[in-house]
Amino acid sequence: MGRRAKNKQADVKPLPGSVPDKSTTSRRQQAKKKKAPSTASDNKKFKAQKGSLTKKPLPAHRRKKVDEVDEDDSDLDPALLPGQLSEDEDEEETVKVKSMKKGKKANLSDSEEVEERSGPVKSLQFSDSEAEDEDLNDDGEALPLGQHAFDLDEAPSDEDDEEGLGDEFNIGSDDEMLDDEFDEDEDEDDEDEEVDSAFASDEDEDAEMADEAAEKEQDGDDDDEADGIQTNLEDDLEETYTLPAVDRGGEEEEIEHGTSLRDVEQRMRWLVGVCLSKDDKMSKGVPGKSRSDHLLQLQHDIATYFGYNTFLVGKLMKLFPADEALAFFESNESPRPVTIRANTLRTRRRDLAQALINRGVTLEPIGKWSKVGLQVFESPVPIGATPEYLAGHYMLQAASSFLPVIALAPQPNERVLDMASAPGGKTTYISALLQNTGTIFANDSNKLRTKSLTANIHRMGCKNVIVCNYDAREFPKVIGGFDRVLLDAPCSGTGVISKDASVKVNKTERDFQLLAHLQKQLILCAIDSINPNSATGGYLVYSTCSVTVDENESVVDYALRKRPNVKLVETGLEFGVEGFKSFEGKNFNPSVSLTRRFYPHKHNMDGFFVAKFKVEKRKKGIKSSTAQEEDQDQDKQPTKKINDEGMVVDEVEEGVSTFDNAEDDALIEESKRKALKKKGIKISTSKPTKPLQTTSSEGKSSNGQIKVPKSKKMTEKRRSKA
Ligand SMILES: C[S@@+](CC[C@H](N)C(=O)[O-])C[C@H]1O[C@@H](n2cnc3c(N)ncnc32)[C@H](O)[C@@H]1O
Repeated sequence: MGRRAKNKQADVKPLPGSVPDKSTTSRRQQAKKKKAPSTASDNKKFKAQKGSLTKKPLPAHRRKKVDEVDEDDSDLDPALLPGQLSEDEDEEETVKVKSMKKGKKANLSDSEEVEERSGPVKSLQFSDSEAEDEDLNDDGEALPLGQHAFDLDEAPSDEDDEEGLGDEFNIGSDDEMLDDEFDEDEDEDDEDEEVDSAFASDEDEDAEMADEAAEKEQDGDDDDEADGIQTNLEDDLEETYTLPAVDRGGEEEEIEHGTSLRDVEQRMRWLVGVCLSKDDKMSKGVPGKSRSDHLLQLQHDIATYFGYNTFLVGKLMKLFPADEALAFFESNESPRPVTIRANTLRTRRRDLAQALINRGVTLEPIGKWSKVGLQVFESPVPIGATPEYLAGHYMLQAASSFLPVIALAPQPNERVLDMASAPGGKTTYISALLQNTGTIFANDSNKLRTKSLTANIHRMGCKNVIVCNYDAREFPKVIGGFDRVLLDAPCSGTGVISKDASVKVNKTERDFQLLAHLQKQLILCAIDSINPNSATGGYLVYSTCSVTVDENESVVDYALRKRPNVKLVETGLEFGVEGFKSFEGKNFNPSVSLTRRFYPHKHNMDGFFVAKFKVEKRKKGIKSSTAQEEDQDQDKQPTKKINDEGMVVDEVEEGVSTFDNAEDDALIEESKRKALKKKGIKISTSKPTKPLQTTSSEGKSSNGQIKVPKSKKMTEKRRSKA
């Protein structure tokens, strides 16, 4: 076996249930035999898969049905035969879908998919090695992540110079340390020769290089490119791993483009193996360095390789073992499947499917867990602009976004509050489940976003929705007594990085603190908006498209502590992993395990969190320990006050920017005066304005003088001139 195969880290070990079922595989294989589509043409056909594909792919994810990757999926739809919708008993769907084009993209082999990608993938040439990884293990498993050819027991200290490194890692000749690991591989050398010449086995490589040199001599061929290849090979052979981020006290490593990024990728995979090893002595790692040193380097390498800030990587890495963390970050590099929801207020899924198929769209049901979802594989037409779309027959909606509504399970004639609802994917789904009965209050604090919400409500034919535009923390003062409330909370979006890569770099610790604070305020308002006496409901669903514990379990646990009249109940969702019962030394209410987490690398859908509460009557006169706790809680809700416009607002927190009402008044007056002046109306300004008289401590300088903001000084000058 070639050196590349020996030395590389095996691909991340497939998670339980992540291996596509045999039927799918065999169909793919059959199809592959029939047709090997060209990359270029497939690229065109695969327009439905939006987003950039610039990094190392997880090819299997892209064609897997959403939710397919996780756990025991035995109860889910078997993948459909081409051209057939699954039998959906409830809807009696029996239509055979004439999916003429189906399978063209779906039948792409993994390596073909890899070829589609550009950027680092190509330059780093991982595609071959990826495919090869899968062949390595006869049991059909990827090699253990810890497996690597470099024995760092004898690795030199960081101070060692390059020569030293070269000596220590001269694995090209008598390399005892490699023997154990690779003896059995020798027979396979032939097979792997063509895999990646840069990583060919020692002997092969030497022989190849010798041949090459001889050829060159003969031909007098000293072309630059060949020289380059030879040099790179040597670099690779002499390469060892150090932990630069650790040695620099956690500072960022400056990475040059090209080979450095490849090095980072190699080290990253090696570090995953080291970090996973149970050996406390870290014998596979860099001598003298601890597990946390290796983890720190891994954090930096992931940040560098995938383009995150190290803070966020650190935060997200804590959620997973090292191999799963890498799988999570990798899955954020490829788009999730395109999914749509049939609007049962206007059509049936099978009719919609047929209509779209007639337009050349390739699709299939999303999975057994949804009766209204379709996964779109290819579409020759923009899926957001078909006549069916414009007629409101479907919503372009991420699979994960179905989940909170399924958990909410609204019943006909109920009153439902959707606290943060724009642009209305979930509102319109609730409306459909209510069959246009009952009433939904669809609220969003962002006025602009309520426009798209309203548009969607109209397009989808929802007649039971009232759109409102409040800060949801004003509920239940605005209106309460709901049978069910959905709080799809504003969040950091760490579950949807594949859609919004800006999250990789624009989130700080402060953002997470502020978001969690808002979410905690919102969840209490949501609970208080529910009618505990509801005959049919009394439920709250809390969801986010984030995977951080701060925004999920911590918020849920907080709500349980603050409101002893609520308890968590089963979400009713068929898949997803349990929420964390404890995290970083903090123990949550054990019932938090009833919440569900969804991950891109496990469920092939956006990262998501869903919790369902049952709200019961408050017991009178009990000052429970929970309430006492509340008094001491750092997360204390800010007290509310009514502002000048009669709106309920928070009392300002210390340290958070404050407003001086008197100053405000002056500015408002000034702008009113300007507005009137524009209309040709002059008003007297002889009356001194309030701010200049302010006694606010903020308005005073250290020597007690009143500080007048520049703009006000100008205003005063103008006034005195007048
Ligand atoms: C995750 S999005 C909601 C998506 C929506 N549920 C859907 O399925 O289409 C969060 C929404 O919360 C809104 N929002 C943020 N802060 C809010 C607040 N204090 N009160 C109400 N809505 C808020 C944002 O404008 C945003 O539209």
